[in-house]
Amino acid sequence: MPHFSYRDGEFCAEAVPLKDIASRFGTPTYVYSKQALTENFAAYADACERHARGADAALVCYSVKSNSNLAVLNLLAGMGSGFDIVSGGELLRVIAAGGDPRKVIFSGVGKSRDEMRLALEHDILCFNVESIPELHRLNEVAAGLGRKAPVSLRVNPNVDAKTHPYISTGLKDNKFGVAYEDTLATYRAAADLPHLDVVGIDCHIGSQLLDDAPLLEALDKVIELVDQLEALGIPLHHLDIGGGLGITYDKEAPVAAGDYLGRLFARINAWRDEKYQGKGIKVLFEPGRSIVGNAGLLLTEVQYLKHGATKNFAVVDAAMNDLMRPAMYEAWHGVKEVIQHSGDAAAVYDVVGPICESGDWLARARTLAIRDGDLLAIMSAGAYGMTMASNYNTRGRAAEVMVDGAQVHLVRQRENPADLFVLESLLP
Ligand SMILES: Cc1ncc(COP(=O)(O)O)c(C=O)c1O
Ligand SMILES: N[C@@H](CCCC[NH3+])C(=O)O
Repeated sequence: MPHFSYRDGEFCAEAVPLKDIASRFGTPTYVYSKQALTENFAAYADACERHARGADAALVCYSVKSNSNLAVLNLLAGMGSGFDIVSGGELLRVIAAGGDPRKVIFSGVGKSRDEMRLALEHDILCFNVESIPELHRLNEVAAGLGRKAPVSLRVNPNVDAKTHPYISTGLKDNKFGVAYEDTLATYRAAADLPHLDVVGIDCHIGSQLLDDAPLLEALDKVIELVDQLEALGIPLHHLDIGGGLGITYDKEAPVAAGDYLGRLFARINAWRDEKYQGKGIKVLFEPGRSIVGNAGLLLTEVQYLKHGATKNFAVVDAAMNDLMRPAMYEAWHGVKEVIQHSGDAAAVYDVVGPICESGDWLARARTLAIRDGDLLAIMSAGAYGMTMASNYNTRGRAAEVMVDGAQVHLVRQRENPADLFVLESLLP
């Protein structure tokens, strides 16, 4: 059964008509499919089980930033997922959702001392360190706690991910990671620090990759470094290849997770056979979008139709504060009519929100047969949708629901505008 599909002219999430969700929970509302999430995670987990050597030889660390709702995290934790976090706040979410901190890896260029302390106290799996000053800070914080911090260096393999420049992270000019040519010296510096335990190597070259060739090229470069480090007496226990697999927003045909992992493990296993007498290395993944992106949509109601001389606008109640991607990256999201009115004349619309910015649009030039008050589904909004939402224009953030077969669960209440200024105060 497709996760989102028309049944008798009504667009549904699993077995639930979206119009029922709108009347029960209002709009705008993010709607997630439990089945889609489960299947997308299983594609990674099953491929790891098929190809990785040994029970502990692979770990999928879901990238929390892509969708951090507690119900999503809890579902994935229940399937054995680890987590890739980029803040102390994300660690607290993982713990609140029942995730295991010992399966958490901490990425990001700007970890604060407090965040490092929190993560050390929870005994996380590894810090993905991105610079020499960060190594020194982590060593100092770990010393203060009388512990050793497990460390990977995020290397920048200088591989072109061939994706949108704002979401490409593996090129020399990006702020991320340690430059490839500085890697060995940085590992030596790490190995000399008494409160660090060098355990792995990490890279992440970008997001929404359709082809796995750049990922496999990055893997080859990482493998070379692992060999050089071994020769220097710095053996590594794990290799983290990051996230990045893309999804279909429009007509893109991304490589399937199972196929990519098959090719990746084939290379890793051949390399370990040739150079290490078959001794394995643990492999970590940090997927986000490919697990949640197409497991969610944003449900919105048409407020007004404005027909103009050159353009028509469908003004809806969702806006750029709910879904930033179009404004930020000119990203394309599909738009579906929730009820199909057969026989109505269609027109071409820009779908826009109520925010006072010309950049506040969700879709452009879409042919839709709609009336005031109709519902629209903005597709592929499960990843980097709610997590990037803001309160601009003092708009409360959307509700979130998770559909499971014929059941709908509210997994985040709609924000009440009065809650948005509760932390503020007047001058005395
Ligand atoms: C370090 C890191 N890991 C994992 C991810 C998740 O990427 P994606 O959603 O493309 O799988 C990101 C975001 O691009 C990231 O910055
Ligand atoms: N927020 C981006 C992805 C950024 C990935 C973070 N490293 C998007 O919506 O496509």
